[in-house]
Order: sequence, then C-alpha cells, then structure tokens
Amino acid sequence: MLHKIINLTVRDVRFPTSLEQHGSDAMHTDPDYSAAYVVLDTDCGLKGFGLTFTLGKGTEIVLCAVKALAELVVGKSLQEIVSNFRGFYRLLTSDGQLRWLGPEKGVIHLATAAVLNAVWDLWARAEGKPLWKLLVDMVKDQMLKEGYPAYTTSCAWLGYSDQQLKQLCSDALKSGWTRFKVKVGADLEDDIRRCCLIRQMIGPSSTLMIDANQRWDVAEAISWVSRLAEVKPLWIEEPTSPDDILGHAAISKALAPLGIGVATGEQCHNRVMFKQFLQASALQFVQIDSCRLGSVNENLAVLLMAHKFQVPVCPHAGGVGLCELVQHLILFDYICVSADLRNRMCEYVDHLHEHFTSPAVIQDAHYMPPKDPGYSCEMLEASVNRHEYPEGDIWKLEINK
Ligand SMILES: C[C@H](O)[C@@H](O)CC(=O)C(=O)O
Ligand SMILES: [Mg+2]
Repeated sequence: MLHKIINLTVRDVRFPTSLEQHGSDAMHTDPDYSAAYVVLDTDCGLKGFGLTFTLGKGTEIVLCAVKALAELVVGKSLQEIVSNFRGFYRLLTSDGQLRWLGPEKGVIHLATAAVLNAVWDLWARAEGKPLWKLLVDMVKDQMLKEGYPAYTTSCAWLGYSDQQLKQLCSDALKSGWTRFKVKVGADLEDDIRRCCLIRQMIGPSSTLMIDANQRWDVAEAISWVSRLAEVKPLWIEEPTSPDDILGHAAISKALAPLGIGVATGEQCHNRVMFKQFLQASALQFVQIDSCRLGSVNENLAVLLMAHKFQVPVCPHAGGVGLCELVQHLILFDYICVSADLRNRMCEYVDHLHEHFTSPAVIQDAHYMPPKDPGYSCEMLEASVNRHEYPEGDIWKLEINK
C-alpha cells in the first residue's frame, strides 16, 4: 500500500502549567507546556501524528510555519518519501524561499520537526512497529534483502594472462560485478597495460583498486602509482612494508591530490598498529583480516577505532575461508557501528568455498548474510581428509608426481 498523504492538520494545544510553576527555570519562569500538533491523513485511513514542543505564546507562529510546509508533504505517498528520505528532508529544509526563515533553526525548524515526526510516526504505524524497532530493523532488513557490497579480486591475479584477464572480467561484468581489484607491482609497463585493459572493459563508472603486496619502498610507491593514476584507482593497497606507518602516511599525502587512497591491513598485526596508522592518517581504507588479528575480539576494537576516525573499513578476504569469516564482521560493522556504505565493500575471491559447510553466498556482487549458526569456519570432513598435509590424497598425488 502506498499510503498517499491527503491532508495535514495542525493544532495549537496548550497546557496551563505556569499556573503551578511546573517546568519553570531561571529563564523560562512561566512556561505553559504546549505543542504544535500535526496529524497526517492518508487515503487508506492510516494517520500519522507528530508534534513539536513550545512554551505557550508563539505556538500560533509555529502553526503558520507548519502550514507553509504542508504543500511539500500533502500529495506525496509514504513510499515516495521513505524511498528517498534524505531527499525529502532536504526538500523540507532547503525550500528556496522558506529556508530564508532559518535555515534549519528557529520557528521553521520546529515546524519541520513536527511535520517529520508525523511522517516517521506514519511510517512506523504502516510497518506495524514502534519507531525504535523500525530504526533497528531498517539496516538489518536492508542487509537481508540486498546484502553487503563486495568487490572481486578474482579477475586479475598477477600471474593471469591478458586473455584470462579479459575472459574473467567479461564474465564478472555479466554477473553484476562493478568493483575490481588488480594486482600490480612487478613490472610497471605490464601494470599500465593490464590496468588500462581492465579499466577499458569495466568503464569509467566502475571502481578499480590496485594491490602491490608491499613490493615497493616509499618513493618508488609514489612514482609507480602516479604512473597508474590515469586508470583512476580508488586505492593502492599495501604499497610498502606493512610496518612502515610513517611511510604509508607519506604515500597517502603524496597520492591524495591524485584522488588515490592508501589501503592496508591484511598484514597489520595488531590493534596498536591500526591505532597508529589511524592517528598518523596513514591509511584511508582499513582492511581488517579475520584471521591475522586476534579473532573477533581484536577486530571489534579495530572496527570501533576506524569508526572514531571515520575511515571506511573494507575487509581483506583473499585467502581460504577469509570470505566466510569476515562477512560476519562487516555485517556487524554496518548494523551496529558505521551504518554507512559509502566507499565500503568487502573483498571476495572466488576460490575454495566448496570446502566449507556454510560457504559465503554472493548475489549480484553482494554478500548475502549467512543464516547458519556459527562463524562459518567448518570445513567438510572429506575436504579436510583429502587436503591434510602430507597424508591427504591430494598431497600424496602431488608428492608422487
Ligand atoms: C597471497 C594472497 O593471495 C594475497 O595476494 C591476497 C591479497 O593481497 C588480497 O586479497 O588483497
Ligand atoms: Mg591485498
């Protein structure tokens, strides 16, 4: 149901609290607790109720402001509003004429609050939930429906031929991938050719990242990556020694004007290192790793620090089982910490998932939230037996080759 808003009424409701000095303070000696009380009517009979608080006199001015905003609300459907709530908020607070009365302060903002409170009330009623639950469920539902955005490293490992690169990239594009990581760092001319090839295939609007796996020193990293700037990488990953915090800071500073960030973390060995990377503005993307840091405990600490520094987390997952594990952490990060998907994505590599009892599920280039109990670490017993070193069949065959 769309719940079209067909009417807005606003009433001036005042309680004579000043008679008994309820609510009095040093500046507001005689408040009459009052409200501009808004009711939204919809075509299906559902109503939304909202208010803003005033102290009596002047409530009639807030009513006028609410009436001025009404034309921006009446006629819209709840669906239309909540599908772009940010846009609707802006519409109310940035009307070219009304904003002169604020902007976003005073009477016009009190009126905005009353109207928006009524819209939120209507939405929560339409969903049959108290507002707090609507808010809490919102991010969870979004993840359950859409999943967490992923990027793929599987098209462009360093040892792949150009032919392989092209084939894998074209397959990935068909499956909906829009974010790609390319391994670089061994030979500059090769890197330029390979990155240009990928950029050409994925087009300007897809995202490209590059990963050097610590191959360079600081000066080399800056000059090498500058040569690759034409392919517009979002980040350079592990440009130099993972322990060189100040080196990463220097690289970050040098590459910032080119719009290239520094990502690192897959070999960042503990939270104290991450703390210093963050304090030194030495990275612009935090790559937590479920298996290098001290499990969930230490990863949670890093997620919280990244949030404090407002640095996006894009976990590392290139390895066996890492996709399975880290998807849990990044979902927690989104639902409970960051609530933000800008510049955020989790790595995905397309190998070895078949050996796990609850393999990661990717749909349309998104991690779908795992539903099985546990941390998705369990391997199939048959896989463990076959791959156990050196007794498993796979290794016996290799050794006897
Ligand atoms: C040796 C690993 O495959 C490494 O190259 C993974 C990596 O750097 C990544 O996934 O990022
Ligand atoms: Mg890497």
